[in-house]
Amino acid sequence: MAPKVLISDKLSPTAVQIFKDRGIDADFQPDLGKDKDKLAEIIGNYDGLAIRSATKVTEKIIANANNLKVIGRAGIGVDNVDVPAATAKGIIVMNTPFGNSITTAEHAIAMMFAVARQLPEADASTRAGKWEKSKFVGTEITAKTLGVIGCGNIGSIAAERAIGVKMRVIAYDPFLSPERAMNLGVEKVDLDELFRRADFITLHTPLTDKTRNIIDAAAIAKMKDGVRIINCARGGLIVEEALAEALKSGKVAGAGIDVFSSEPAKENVLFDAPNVVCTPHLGASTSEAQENVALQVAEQMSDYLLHGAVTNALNMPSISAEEAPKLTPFVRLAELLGLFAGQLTQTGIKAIKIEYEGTVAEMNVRALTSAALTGVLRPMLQTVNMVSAPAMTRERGIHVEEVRREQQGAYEGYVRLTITTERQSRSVAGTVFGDGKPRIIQIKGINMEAELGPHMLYVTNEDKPGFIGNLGTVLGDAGVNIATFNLGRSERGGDAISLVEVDGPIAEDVLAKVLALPSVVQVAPLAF
Ligand SMILES: NC(=O)C1=CN([C@@H]2O[C@H](COP(=O)(O)OP(=O)(O)OC[C@H]3O[C@@H](n4cnc5c(N)ncnc54)[C@H](O)[C@@H]3O)[C@@H](O)[C@H]2O)C=CC1
Ligand SMILES: O=C(O)C(=O)COP(=O)(O)O
Repeated sequence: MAPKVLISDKLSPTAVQIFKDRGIDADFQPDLGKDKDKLAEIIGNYDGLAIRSATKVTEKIIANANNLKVIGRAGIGVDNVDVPAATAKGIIVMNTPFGNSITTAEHAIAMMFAVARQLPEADASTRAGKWEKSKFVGTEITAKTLGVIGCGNIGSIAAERAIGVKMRVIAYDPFLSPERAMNLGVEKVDLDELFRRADFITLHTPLTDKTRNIIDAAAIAKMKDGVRIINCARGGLIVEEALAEALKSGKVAGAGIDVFSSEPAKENVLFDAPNVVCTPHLGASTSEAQENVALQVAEQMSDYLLHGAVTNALNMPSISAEEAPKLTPFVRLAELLGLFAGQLTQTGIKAIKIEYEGTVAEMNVRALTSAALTGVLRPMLQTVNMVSAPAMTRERGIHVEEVRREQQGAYEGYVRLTITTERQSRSVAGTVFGDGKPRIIQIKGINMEAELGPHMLYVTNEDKPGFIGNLGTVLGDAGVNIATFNLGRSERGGDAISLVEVDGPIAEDVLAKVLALPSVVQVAPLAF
């Protein structure tokens, strides 16, 4: 059946067309995002949800999203999505990190000019027949200092544009490298220095616990008298009451505000403050940007729903459309190894080590590790998937180690997964042959070559004569048909392992009889 996607915000119709062209059912309900009860009611019918900022994807929505695989944000900020809840439910959250950045940076620059020359107010006054030429004396931008807080994609473009209109640009961003600052032509400073020196301040950080309220009364007190502040990032970055006070006192000479602490902002303390230019979250609203983000999000979501390719996900490693087909058998292998070890060790896991050797080490091992962890956790958590597995492993305090190595042994490439508990370590290794089928090549250091069928019986025993006959007899008497029989041992008379594929699940009493056989140490049914 074709995957179903709900578009619950005002995306360009381009998105609908792309979904249709790719064979995906697209349900375009541009105002639905505002109706959270309705959204909660119907979200269970969809595999994908495409949104902008109006749809709030809360924990409750996610709890009802039982078929949802991907949330696509046609834009950048995902603060309207409960990403941890989505991750825990195995839903990918992706955005389009560049599609609207130029447009948003242009809005910040437009705001700066609008504030510097009080354009909206001058416009209204002129239309009212007042001709207040002396009231609207502005400030020149040339040679003024612009302080950019958050110099990422949008902040950098805003900085370049500001340099283009002959401003001096200083930037505060803990993750801005000195080389990048130099290439951009901006001076990297700390936050207090930015506050002290900037004539204009423009905000371009995401809203996080660290950036929330970054402009409060104390920050404003450190600023130059007559500073002008532009916010085209997120409302929660500014304490609006503090800014309103500072505008009234004249400490802050003007502000350009596109985003508000609560949206849609039908009322706000800043609406009554002087010298404020407000826009209704228009930063990304140009036809060019909306075409870009709609096209990108629809392509990305389709690639994921149809082919498992992952681009621009915030909670999952990327898998390109090119590598997806090549990676798929190894994703399956990694998950099978995890399932194998996970079924034998359900509690007390302290550490998981995953070794990638040879050709596999060159692949996208982050994706393979996510698959392996999924397998390990699946016997305990039925709904875990590659998106949720790393977070769930971390939550359980399990240490994960990835090792990559060049080819050393006979296999061109293989994966070995080792689970360590308080009592022991257990490892299992496998590879994918030319036929694309995963094979087990080693268990607990004992070589063997086995395919994994849906039902397997795993037996460890001391290597003594008679065991295979006894096992065959017990299974035969119980009417259990053997499909394949794989054997390995550490040395003559040492530890031995049998991995037997059977045609169906084995009853408890039969397992007990196998365990009671002479020299048998462990018996476990495995399902794949
Ligand atoms: N008004 C609108 O319509 C739009 C608003 N936005 C918002 O603009 C903001 C920036 O977007 P991008 O530039 O694409 O993001 P980005 O991720 O490229 O850049 C953000 C920058 O902020 C920096 N940063 C993070 N924590 C910081 C901190 N504590 N102090 C200083 N810097 C910090 C990061 O290092 C990064 O360089 C986001 O909040 C996004 O949601 C984006 C598009 C449209
Ligand atoms: O991309 C972003 O982060 C934005 O804030 C744009 O929001 P919008 O898609 O215009 O509702």
